[in-house]
Amino acid sequence: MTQDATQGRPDIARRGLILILSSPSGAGKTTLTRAIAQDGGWGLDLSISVTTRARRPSEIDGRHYRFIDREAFEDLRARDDLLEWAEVHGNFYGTPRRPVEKTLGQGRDMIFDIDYQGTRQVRQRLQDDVVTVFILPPSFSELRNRLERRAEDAPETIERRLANARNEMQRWSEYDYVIVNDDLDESFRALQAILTAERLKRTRRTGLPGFVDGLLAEAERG
Ligand SMILES: Nc1nc2c(ncn2[C@@H]2O[C@H](COP(=O)(O)OP(=O)(O)O)[C@@H](O)[C@H]2O)c(=O)[nH]1
Ligand SMILES: Nc1ncnc2c1ncn2[C@@H]1O[C@H](COP(=O)(O)OP(=O)(O)O)[C@@H](O)[C@H]1O
Repeated sequence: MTQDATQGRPDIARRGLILILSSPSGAGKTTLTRAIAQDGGWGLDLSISVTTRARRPSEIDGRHYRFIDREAFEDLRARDDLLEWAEVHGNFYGTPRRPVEKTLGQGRDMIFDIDYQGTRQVRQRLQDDVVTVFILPPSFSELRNRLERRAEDAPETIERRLANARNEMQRWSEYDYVIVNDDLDESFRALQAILTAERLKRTRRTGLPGFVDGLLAEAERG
């Protein structure tokens, strides 16, 4: 059970949750995911995916992804070591199962940056413990600008991602929340608000009945 840190009240336990961010390439999900995971005050563990994609110049193996070859990916899949997996933009991506089980077992929360196919699989398995957020760009031209400004991918890779964006953007309605990522600070505040509200949900707060019993007992004593 997680201690409830959202209200400054340390004594009401609740179930851990998984916060999933998805978006078309370039809309800003990695930026937002890392911003909230790196802010230790939010107590979110970041899931590090495995991928067969080539490492980008700015990426560090084991920190952004674990970069593996196709054979190693197939091995993980065969051993059922992946909570979910999908093929995206011609590469394979998956979420290692064990870190997720460990984090949730400790009653902590976790954040995933995965696509809509993976989101469906996680939701099917973990249901009400999953909160999903879709990130949209303010315009398609800005999406292209961001991918070009990021300057980490070859022109043909950018074109492929923009072509796939049309399909991905249509998945918005499968998500609990949608953030149009225009101003980054505003989007970050929206994400924080979502997490705060979700942590306060009555149904997650398994310590509430006991807490209210205590209040009633105190009231009884006068
Ligand atoms: N299903 C699934 N999708 C993932 C996973 N890790 C990353 N992705 C998605 O794969 C897509 C491509 O990610 P990436 O290669 O980092 O490119 P980017 O979206 O341009 O930053 C994005 O939609 C990610 O959310 C994973 O473990 N599982
Ligand atoms: N609100 C924003 N305004 C301007 N640039 C942004 C914003 N959010 C993200 N970016 C930039 O856009 C690029 C793509 O963001 P990134 O987080 O890598 O997207 P994704 O993970 O969805 O592919 C990065 O260079 C990032 O710094």
